[in-house]
Amino acid sequence: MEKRISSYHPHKVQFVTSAPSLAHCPLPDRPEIVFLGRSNVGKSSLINTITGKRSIALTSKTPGRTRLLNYFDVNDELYLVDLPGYGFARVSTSMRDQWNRHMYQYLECRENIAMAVMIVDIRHEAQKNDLRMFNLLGQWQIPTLIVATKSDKLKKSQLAPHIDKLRKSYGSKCALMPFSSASKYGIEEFWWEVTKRQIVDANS
Ligand SMILES: Nc1nc2c(ncn2[C@@H]2O[C@H](COP(=O)(O)OP(=O)(O)OP(=O)(O)O)[C@@H](O)[C@H]2O)c(=O)[nH]1
Ligand SMILES: [Mg+2]
Repeated sequence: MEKRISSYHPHKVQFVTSAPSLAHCPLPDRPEIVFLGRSNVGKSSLINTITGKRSIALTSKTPGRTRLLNYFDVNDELYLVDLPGYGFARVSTSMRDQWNRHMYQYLECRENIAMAVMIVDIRHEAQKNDLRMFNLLGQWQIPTLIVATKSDKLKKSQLAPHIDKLRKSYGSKCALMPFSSASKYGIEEFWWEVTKRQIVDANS
C-alpha cells in the first residue's frame, strides 16, 4: 500500500559529521541525496527548510560558507549531503580546482548517491558551470532534480516564464521545480519528488 506523501516528511533529523574529504565520509550504508549548486545560491537554506530545522545547516550572506561535506541523517534512513558551492569568484583558481577535483571525485566514486539536487537561482538564466555540472551528473547516471530557489524574489506571474526558460536550457524532460526557503514554498513538492524516485522504501 502506498504511503501518504506527508509520511515522508522528516520526523528525525540529525547532524552527523563534517567531512574534509572522501576518506572522512560516513560509511555508505544508506542512500544519500547530494545538494549542489553555485556558491551562495541557497543550498544550506534549502536543507534547513525541507527538514524543518531552522539552522541545522549553516547559512551565510557571504559566499563560500560551506567548505566541507556536511552530512545530515533523516529518519535513520537517508543522508542529505550539503556540498561546498562551486563558482565562487573570490577564491584562488588553484583552490577552486582543488574543490572541483574533490567534488568530482566524490560524485563519481560514492556508491550510495541515489539522487542529486542541483539548486539554481530562479531569477537567473542557466549558468555555464551549472550546465556543465548537470551534464556531468547525466554522464555519471545520477538522477537529478533541479530546484529553482529564491522564487519569493519574483512576482507570481513571473514564475512560469522563468521556469519555462530554465527548462529550455536544461532540456524539456528535466525534473525542475520552483522553491523558496524564505516563504517555505515547495516543501511538499520536494519530498514528493524524492518519494517518486523511491529513495525511501515505501514499505518500511
Ligand atoms: N530571499 C531569499 N533568500 C534566500 C533563499 N534561500 C537562501 N537565501 C539567502 O541566500 C544567502 C545564501 O544562502 P545559503 O543557504 O548560505 O547559500 P549556500 O548555497 O549554502 O552558500 P555556500 O555554502 O556559501 O555555497 C543567505 O543570505 C540566505 O538567507 C530564498 O529562498 N529566498
Ligand atoms: Mg552552504
